[in-house]
Amino acid sequence: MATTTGVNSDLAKERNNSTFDVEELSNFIYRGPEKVKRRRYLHNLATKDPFFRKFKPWAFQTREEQYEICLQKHLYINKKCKELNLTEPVDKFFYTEAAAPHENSPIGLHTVMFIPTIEKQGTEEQKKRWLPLAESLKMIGTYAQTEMGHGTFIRGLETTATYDPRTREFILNSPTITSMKYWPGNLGKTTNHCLVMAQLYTQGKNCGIHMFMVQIRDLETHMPLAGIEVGDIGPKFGYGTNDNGFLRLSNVRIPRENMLMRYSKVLEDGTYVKPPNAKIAYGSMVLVRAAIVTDAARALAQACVISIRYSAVRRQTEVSPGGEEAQIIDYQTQQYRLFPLLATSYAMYFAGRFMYDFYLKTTAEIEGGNLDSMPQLHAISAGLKAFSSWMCSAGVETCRLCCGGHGYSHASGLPKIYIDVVPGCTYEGENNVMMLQVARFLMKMYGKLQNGEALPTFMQYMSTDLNKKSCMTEEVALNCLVMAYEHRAARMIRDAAASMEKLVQSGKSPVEAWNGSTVMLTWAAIAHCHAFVTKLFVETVVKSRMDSKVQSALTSLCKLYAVHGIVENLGGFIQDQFFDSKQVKILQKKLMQLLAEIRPNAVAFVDAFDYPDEVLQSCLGRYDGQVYQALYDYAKSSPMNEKEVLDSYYKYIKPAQNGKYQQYSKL
Ligand SMILES: CCCCCCCC/C=C\CCCCCCCCCCC/C=C/C(=O)SCCNC(=O)CCNC(=O)[C@H](O)C(C)(C)COP(=O)(O)OP(=O)(O)OC[C@H]1O[C@@H](n2cnc3c(N)ncnc32)[C@H](O)[C@@H]1OP(=O)(O)O
Ligand SMILES: Cc1cc2nc3c(=O)[nH]c(=O)nc-3n(C[C@H](O)[C@H](O)[C@H](O)COP(=O)(O)OP(=O)(O)OC[C@H]3O[C@@H](n4cnc5c(N)ncnc54)[C@H](O)[C@@H]3O)c2cc1C
Repeated sequence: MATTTGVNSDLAKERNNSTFDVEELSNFIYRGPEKVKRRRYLHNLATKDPFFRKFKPWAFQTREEQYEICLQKHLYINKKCKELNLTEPVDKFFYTEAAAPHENSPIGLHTVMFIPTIEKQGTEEQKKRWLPLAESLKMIGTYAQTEMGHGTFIRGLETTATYDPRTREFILNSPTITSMKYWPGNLGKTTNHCLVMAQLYTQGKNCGIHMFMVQIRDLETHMPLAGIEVGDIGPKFGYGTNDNGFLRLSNVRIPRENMLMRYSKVLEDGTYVKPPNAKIAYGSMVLVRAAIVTDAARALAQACVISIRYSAVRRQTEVSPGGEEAQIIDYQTQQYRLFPLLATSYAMYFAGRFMYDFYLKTTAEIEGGNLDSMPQLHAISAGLKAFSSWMCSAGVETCRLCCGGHGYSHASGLPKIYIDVVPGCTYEGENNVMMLQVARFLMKMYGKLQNGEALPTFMQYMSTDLNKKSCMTEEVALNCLVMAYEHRAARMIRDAAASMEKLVQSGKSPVEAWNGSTVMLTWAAIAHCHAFVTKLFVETVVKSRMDSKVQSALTSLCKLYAVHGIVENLGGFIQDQFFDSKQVKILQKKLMQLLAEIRPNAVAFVDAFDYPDEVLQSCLGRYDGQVYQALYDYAKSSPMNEKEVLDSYYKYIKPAQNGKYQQYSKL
């Protein structure tokens, strides 16, 4: 029976029954007790600061209020980060996630893309000129690449930057309606500068797309400058806090020095100097793709915290007539929907940790002049970005559904998480398009394999003998699970390559063969990412040092991740009889066993993510489990309840009850 004060008794019982120490697992997730302490310190700074608590809740704000309140919060965050000397990205990330949870910043693009692009693509002189202004917010900028007509195919962008050697200026133009910049975050009303991606023309030649710094608003009045038409694109599915914008450029002249020239250059006379690799200009997208993996993992982790705590508190339906109603977490169907997502949130966290480290290592190499790992970085970041945002967005929605009716209310906190995470499937490269980039890399690797060339370590599984059958026994060993994923990916890569080959042999051009095989190529890319994430999870639990009870519990969760992925995608695993029917039965049985094994630790697993209530902002996911009182308080706080009788009653309902409808004819 739930009490109305203190911790809900069901939740308290769950915590008593877990087999491991939650603190030990938090230490493992966040890489040590010192880091956990630091994260808590940063969360506390934000959650205990009265500044962030003075605003009405996000769900009760109008669009304009969402923008204005979020802007105030992020400007304050910016000021606090400086005062507190928070310079590390991880520190800023933790402070911000607690200060404005899932509220997309009106100066976010400035921080996440504008400044990093200057840092990575600007010359020393440009960095000296712009970075201090950007740091002090005198310049507020965004990354303006996407146009109304083109987002994916960036070589098809229509904005032009034509070099005029007489004045040593570039002239920027949006020649058509489809060439107008459309979607860039913070562009509509906040920014006074943009990094504009445009087709460079010099000496009568098109040299492809390049980045240009363009001032769009007056620094004193904030009015748009001559030749600039700019504004907000209007309400969206979410992102109400963000003024995604449109921009039209008409004969806007900027000095030659405003082209980002660290790698490509236009000399004074108009001579074009090529970069060492044309794709180096895509570096800012790679950075954000890498960051999205952790961002998506965090969204799913928080959704699991909410949904699993609520499932432990919520009781529904007497199991035997007249008996006690069961905790909904005890229904096997609820476990089947939630526990694999819990496992996925851990898998994605570890993938995010890997991605961040790999990004830092590889970009350091690139900046040192060694570009060898660029294709790998592109393939891994594109693949993990797409895989994580797909899995986590779908997972958040399932968590919401698992909360029944209350999941549909903003009181659950789940809709806010969902609308914040789901655009990650689209921005920074639409996910299907990103998977096709991965497939392109896989086909290259397959070609190397055919030619007997060496493969990078993470691709060596492709040389597996595809006639081999699974080693799976009743024990369901982790290595057999990894082997299954790698086998499936290797076969799908081979099948996609064979499909293209067959089309070429039938007389199709390579491009036609590619287009005729994109579904199979996408299957192969997804299977590759699934294998990559599974292997990473397995290696993390097997090779890392951690408390033995935590390791045992985490091993079950990891196994669940792998077994569930096989059972849910069975067709791909049995197509070539890799598993026989006996092994399939073993896996199905193991899946049910794992659900039961994880059940006593489910709450402990989500507690270990260590998200304070102020971050979750959920009546259902509260640490104390007092969900019903919280729902009641939430309902009472709705602005709709400020008056007992609304004006609309007198204006519309009362007259209608009296058969009077004249007010409508006035319209
Ligand atoms: C517990 C740990 C805590 C850690 C904390 C970490 C700290 C994190 C810090 C901050 C966290 C904040 C979280 C933020 C997350 C939310 C942010 C929200 C902001 C979102 C804002 C959104 C912005 C945007 O959307 S910007 C616009 C993005 N647009 C795109 O992505 C366009 C997609 N299209 C493309 O990329 C390209 O057009 C293409 C790749 C599809 C095709 O390009 P194209 O030039 O046409 O290519 P093609 O000629 O066909 O050639 C293909 C060859 O090029 C190679 N290639 C392509 N791209 C790259 C690349 N980037 N690098 C290297 N190589 C590349 C490709 O492999 C082909 O090579 P090949 O050899 O020819 O095969
Ligand atoms: C919330 C949000 C914030 C954004 N912020 C920014 C920003 O700050 N700066 C910026 O420049 N942009 C931004 N964008 C734009 C974003 O990067 C693009 O929307 C994205 O890259 C997808 O491009 P698109 O809209 O042209 O989609 P499209 O390419 O038109 O996609 C439509 C469909 O066509 C398919 N498709 C397209 N090309 C191919 C292909 N080659 N093969 C197979 N299928 C294909 C896609 O899979 C998709 O299903 C933002 C978008 C959103 C939603």
